Amino acid sequence: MVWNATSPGALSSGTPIPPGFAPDGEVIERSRQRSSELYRLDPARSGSPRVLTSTALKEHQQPMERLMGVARSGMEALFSQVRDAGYVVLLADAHGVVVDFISNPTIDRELRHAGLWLGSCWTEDNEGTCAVALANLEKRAITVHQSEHFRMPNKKLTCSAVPIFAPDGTPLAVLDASALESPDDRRSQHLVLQMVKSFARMAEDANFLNAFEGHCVLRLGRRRDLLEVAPGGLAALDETGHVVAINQTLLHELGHMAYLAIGRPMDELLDLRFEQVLSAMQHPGDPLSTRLLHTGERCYAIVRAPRRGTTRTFPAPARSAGAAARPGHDPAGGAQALYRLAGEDTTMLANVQHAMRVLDKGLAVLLRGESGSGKEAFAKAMHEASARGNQPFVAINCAAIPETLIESELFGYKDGAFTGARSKGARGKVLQAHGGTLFLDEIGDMPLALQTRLLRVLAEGEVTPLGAEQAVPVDVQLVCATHRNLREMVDRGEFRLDLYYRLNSVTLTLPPLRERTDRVQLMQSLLAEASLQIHGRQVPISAEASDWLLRYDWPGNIRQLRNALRAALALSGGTLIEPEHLPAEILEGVGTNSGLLPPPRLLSIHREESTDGARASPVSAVQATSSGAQAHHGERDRLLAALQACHWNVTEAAQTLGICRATVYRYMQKWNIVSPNRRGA
Ligand SMILES: Nc1ncnc2c1ncn2[C@@H]1O[C@H](COP(=O)(O)OP(=O)(O)OP(=O)(O)O)[C@@H](O)[C@H]1O
Repeated sequence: MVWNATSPGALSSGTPIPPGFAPDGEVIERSRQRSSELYRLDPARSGSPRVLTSTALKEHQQPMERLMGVARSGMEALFSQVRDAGYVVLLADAHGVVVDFISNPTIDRELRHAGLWLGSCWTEDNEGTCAVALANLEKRAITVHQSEHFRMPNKKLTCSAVPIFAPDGTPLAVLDASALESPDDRRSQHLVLQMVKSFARMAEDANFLNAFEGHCVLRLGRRRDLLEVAPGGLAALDETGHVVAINQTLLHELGHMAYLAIGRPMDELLDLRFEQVLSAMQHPGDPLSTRLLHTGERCYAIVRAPRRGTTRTFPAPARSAGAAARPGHDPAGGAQALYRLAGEDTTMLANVQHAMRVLDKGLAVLLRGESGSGKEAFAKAMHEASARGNQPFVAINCAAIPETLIESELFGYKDGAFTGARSKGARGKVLQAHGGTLFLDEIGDMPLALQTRLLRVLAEGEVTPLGAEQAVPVDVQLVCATHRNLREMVDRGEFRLDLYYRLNSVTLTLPPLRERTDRVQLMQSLLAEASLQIHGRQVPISAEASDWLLRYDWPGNIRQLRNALRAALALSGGTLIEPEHLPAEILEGVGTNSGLLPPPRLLSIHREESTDGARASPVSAVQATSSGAQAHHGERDRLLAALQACHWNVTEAAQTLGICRATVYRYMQKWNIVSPNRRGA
């Protein structure tokens, strides 16, 4: 439970930083790489960040007016706490433009020069690594301290930035406290970041209350005495007692249950009847004592009545917005499946939110993502979460069927339509999916002529099987998937533009495994699942083996990971998974071509040590940290193979493996590998 922290600093424990986020260092490193490789920025470029003209700035400020209004007093309070330490307080919009700003006027010139100024643009493609850009991009609180900045002129700054979200989870702005000078140790910024988090949450909650002033809002918290003063969970209810929105604190408290709560009656979330809420609205008194139903935990609620005179435009509960669920089907199970696929990954969570919003709206959905990233699993879960969930889910892979057969597979044929056709004809996948979902995998492989037919099915809601004269009405939810760039295919004339537009209106991009922010947890849960299936119990994995897994690129994504874990579990005999149980492609694919090099975590040790060749080698580093002495047959074999391939020329073998000659000799000795040229000498 994260609400009702007991001190202002501790309020941040309720901030929306889900577990599984990469550490700051990793996020900053990735940003630095993008800055140089993607944006090709010159770190030595001089000059201040770009500052917008006042007209351009106004265009950024206008949409932010409401938030700026509610955030201003919080910014002032934050500034009063940090000004003596030399900080300024900035509010930037989601594009990184500073739209509000409080500073000490005595250092105006230096601040302006450093870009800590109204209208300056803190974006990664402009400034490289910096806190406002990273808070916007990664949707998380972050400090970027001194030399962690990409551009030289920014390297004296320390900046702590926290995103502020709209009630629907869209990033709205970033609150930032920055200073021109600070102690070198980045830990000195910890407290500042906590304060920025607290004030960002306050601004977010003020914005939430403002946005839902026409609604009844429940303020929830565990500590009855702090309920009025400490930020906590907020839930806005409509006039029928359905949950319309929840704030970020409650969202993270509830995890995936949060999305199931939205659009549902409040008594599915809390052990509280709506009549009690209505009565508390009439006769405010003590907080209502209740329980959070998904955890059973006790909490308290105070009720804020809708403001009089507000126009109440209560949105209809999300679940009832689309078609009604069919009897015997519970879409909540599908929604849970979607959230299980999302895990803790921020992009996937956003995808699920989008998917939930477009469910049952009759829109085609396009899923993009690399092979094995979970497109079909996502499509299936979307289907189950929709009102069509107990109707057929029909999947067809356009790349796996010969071009000549796609048409009949998809649209069916009448008896005797062509030579070789079954005498009774076939309904085809489109008709099989009637009432349910049709999942077209690898849509980019669909021949142009069939794209036209598909478009007609979508536009007219009917299909004409091959050889038939009569069109048959059909009602399908279409979900397509591709790993190709359809836009480029359109430009090359390989994909119809009109179909592209039809499919492109709702596009969700599934992240590759290597970019998932929750890959550690995902690996753990897949390992736990496969361990149970294969060995009937949990099988541990050594730190070294997990290192390899984490640093590998996973071109085959979750499918490849699943297979790799299953293979490793089988080879390990069910005791402990060590690096040598991992498939060779992983050991060979991490960071270097040399299978002899240690996991990247140990790489720095290797580099330092192997230059003088005097201390333990990478291989010994692996061995020293590995739990089993028998662990390195694979390493020995690779050394042997390299020596044989290089005709026992040690210098060449060392170059091939990327290690120094001394190390090769030491390991030849250790593993009793003798050159044939020396045998008998
Ligand atoms: N988030 C997830 N958690 C656990 N398993 C997953 C997850 N996503 C996908 N999988 C599993 O990974 C495998 C590959 O998923 P899926 O077939 O959906 O990928 P895909 O993107 O459709 O692949 P392709 O493009 O090659 O058809 C399946 O076994 C699926 O169950």
